[in-house]
Amino acid sequence: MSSFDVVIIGSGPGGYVSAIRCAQLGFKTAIVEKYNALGGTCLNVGCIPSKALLASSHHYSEIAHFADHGIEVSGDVKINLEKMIARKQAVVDQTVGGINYLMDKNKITVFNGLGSFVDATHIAVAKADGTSETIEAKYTVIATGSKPSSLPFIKIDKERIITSTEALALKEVPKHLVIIGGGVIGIELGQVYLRLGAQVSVVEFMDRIIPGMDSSLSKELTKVLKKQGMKFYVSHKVKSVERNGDAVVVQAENAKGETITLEGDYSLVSVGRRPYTDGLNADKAGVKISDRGQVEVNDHLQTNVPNIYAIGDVIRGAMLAHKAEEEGTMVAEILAGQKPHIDYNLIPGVVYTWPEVAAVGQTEEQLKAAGIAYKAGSFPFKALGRARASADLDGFVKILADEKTDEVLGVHMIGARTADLIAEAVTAMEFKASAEDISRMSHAHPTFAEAVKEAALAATENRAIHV
Ligand SMILES: NC(=O)c1ccc[n+]([C@@H]2O[C@H](COP(=O)([O-])OP(=O)(O)OC[C@H]3O[C@@H](n4cnc5c(N)ncnc54)[C@H](O)[C@@H]3O)[C@@H](O)[C@H]2O)c1
Repeated sequence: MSSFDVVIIGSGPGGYVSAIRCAQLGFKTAIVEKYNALGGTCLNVGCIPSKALLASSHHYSEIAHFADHGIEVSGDVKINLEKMIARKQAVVDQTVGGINYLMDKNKITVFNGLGSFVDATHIAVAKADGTSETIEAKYTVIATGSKPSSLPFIKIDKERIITSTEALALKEVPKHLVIIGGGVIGIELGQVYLRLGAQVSVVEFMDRIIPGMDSSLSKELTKVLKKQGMKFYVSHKVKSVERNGDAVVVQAENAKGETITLEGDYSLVSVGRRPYTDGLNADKAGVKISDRGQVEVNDHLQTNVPNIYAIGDVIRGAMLAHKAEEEGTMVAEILAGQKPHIDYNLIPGVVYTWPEVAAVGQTEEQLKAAGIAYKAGSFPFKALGRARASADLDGFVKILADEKTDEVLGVHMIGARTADLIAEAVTAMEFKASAEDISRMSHAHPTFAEAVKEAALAATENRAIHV
């Protein structure tokens, strides 16, 4: 029987990063992956393919603005969806290939097959050819991720009533895509198909889309997407989703108890994801799973069984690849006797629409609820020379700082390239910067990053320069 210091179950961004860090620290490491391809949801059916389609559809939507730039296109510009999806797959395959290379380079043994606990130190790997192999693990890291969840009355047929996985490989552009859930997935994939020509309707239970983010971001994103033609039904609870031939009929109820009916040809169910532990046999190792299906861990990411740890979507907290990566690294370093730490308040959140939406730290709603006195400074991109030159005028940067100490407590931005700009805010907050600190740092001109400096100036003494 092969025996390892650390066995990681699941090869998503949490699992593979943890494996590499374990190997770097000198552990004999193995990774078990149920699918043939490494990389988990993020690389195969999540972050990477959705960004590939967002990029392709963004290029297509930009053509409408070519004339403004003095670019004349003669003849029809058409979409070849099959080719677009094939390019997306090529991006995925190349990225997954990169993980195979990293496993080899770090001498990590890869087992392809479903991993399930035999007991607290043994894992059986059931392979596709029907054989099974049991391996021994001094420590195990559960990194089995999550799967799309649904509503009890919806039957996902994967043809017309679909999840994000199917939405990444459609054979045609929907005529009318009805999206259930205006969270990150619904809005990102909604924009892809909106740009490609679909009518897109979003039904959201809460009173605004991306409800977990600062409400100013929801408001601005709603405004921009409405301008692009997306339709919103907020404060609507979906009651039924039925397939009728090639049509899908969605019924939802508003706060007054009135029912609306939307008929589309596809419906995307994006109401969240659930932790995935099917087939893991966690009970055989004695690992506790909560009522919500999460593997329970302490502050050191350790389960109730001392030699078994868990990270990423399968435990509490945001279901984000970069959060899982931090946890993967943290577990490896804990096992090596180090004392790593994660500040969960500083895990940024990003929506990869265009304009992009990005945030870190506390929202205004959270600060108000906690009774923390704060000041806010905002700066609109339309006042920036660079944004004007690029014709990317939507959005703003908002900085929230402590009323007394000026420490930055939250940064919320929507606009071009904010997915990358948020890194400056994370760095500043990690070093406990004040708004004035940011406002006194030189930001290259002309860049989108100047909006961060200007928002910091606005938060400091309401002394933004360009508004
Ligand atoms: N860019 C990114 O970082 C990114 C991209 C995709 C997915 N993800 C992650 O994947 C996970 C799943 O994404 P998601 O968009 O499915 O979940 P989500 O939690 O972001 O959004 C789900 C939405 O569905 C709504 N909803 C729930 N029940 C409803 C009902 N009956 N009727 C109408 N609306 C209803 C919720 O209010 C919520 O707004 C999230 O944790 C997300 O963070 C992240």
